[in-house]
Amino acid sequence: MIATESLSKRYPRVTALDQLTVGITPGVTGLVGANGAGKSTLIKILLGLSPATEGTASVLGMDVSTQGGAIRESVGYMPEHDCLPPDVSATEFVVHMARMSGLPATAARERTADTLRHVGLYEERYRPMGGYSTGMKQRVKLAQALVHDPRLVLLDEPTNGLDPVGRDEMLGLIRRVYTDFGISVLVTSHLLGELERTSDHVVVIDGGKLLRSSSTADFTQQTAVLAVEVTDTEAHPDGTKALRTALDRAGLSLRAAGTDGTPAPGAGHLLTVDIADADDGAVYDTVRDAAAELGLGLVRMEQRRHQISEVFTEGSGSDVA
Ligand SMILES: Nc1ncnc2c1ncn2[C@@H]1O[C@H](COP(=O)(O)OP(=O)(O)OP(=O)(O)O)[C@@H](O)[C@H]1O
Repeated sequence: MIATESLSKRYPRVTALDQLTVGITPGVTGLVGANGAGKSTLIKILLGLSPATEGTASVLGMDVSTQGGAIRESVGYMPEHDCLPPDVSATEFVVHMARMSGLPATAARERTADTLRHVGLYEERYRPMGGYSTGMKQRVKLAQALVHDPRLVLLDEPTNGLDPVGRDEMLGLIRRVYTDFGISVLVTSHLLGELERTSDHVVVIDGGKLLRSSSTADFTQQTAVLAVEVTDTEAHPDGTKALRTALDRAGLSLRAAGTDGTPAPGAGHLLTVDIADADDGAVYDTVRDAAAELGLGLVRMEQRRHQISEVFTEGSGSDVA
């Protein structure tokens, strides 16, 4: 779908992309990186909107430096920032975008109705978009990227500004873009945990460089940790410490508090247990049994959603593709 070779983009004071070589296959691919990592820059180059300083890139077999127009005909793009005119309705806007992509008037209206239905906009689609919630605006932005039935869509931070429910809904929609329509997706986010669930493949960039590119299954396995929180009791005034000792003795691999991106408040009460390379079920059972034996209440036991920072701190870039 996409191939880049030693792709660099230098601005006078910053190198946004640095010798990036990566290949992206059909399916849903997550492009993860902290703010400023170069995600939007890469998307603009792939669309042929911004020239690379060095290196080459192709999208659907077309060269980004010479075939930008043809690429934009077969690719949908959802920009990161708010770009919707406030005084037109979603229907008017998406029909307009479909016409811009070359669809005849009737087809544009039909495809608009279908696409807006797919993203879950119903009666509201006739109202001016200025009154829409962030979630509704993101849906319209997704719809306009899909309306001309592209083979590939590039989605720049589609969950930005959404609450947890909105985020889940958007991620579900994105997944279905591929499973229902067979349209491949490249989706960016600064949250690794978010893309792990949605993507078949994850590409991580940092400072414009490729840090890692692997299938989501490999990724989750190597980064999986279980967060555990227990109560204190009279017998064990520091329940966390008691459990830590017990789990150590049971041979589980524990991480030191505070080194894993755990949010500061209450971090001292959180234990993180590595479940990589282990039978997950066995780790859950061991934690449960140890807490029960000590008579501690188990407040929380959940597989942690990973923040991008963990990939950096763990130095797991050794297997960069
Ligand atoms: N037109 C420009 N002129 C100068 N510097 C730029 C320009 N566009 C981007 N940059 C810089 O290039 C780097 C990468 O920016 P980019 O927008 O690609 O990052 P990003 O990963 O998409 O982050 P974000 O999600 O915050 O947009 C940043 O340091 C940014 O300041």
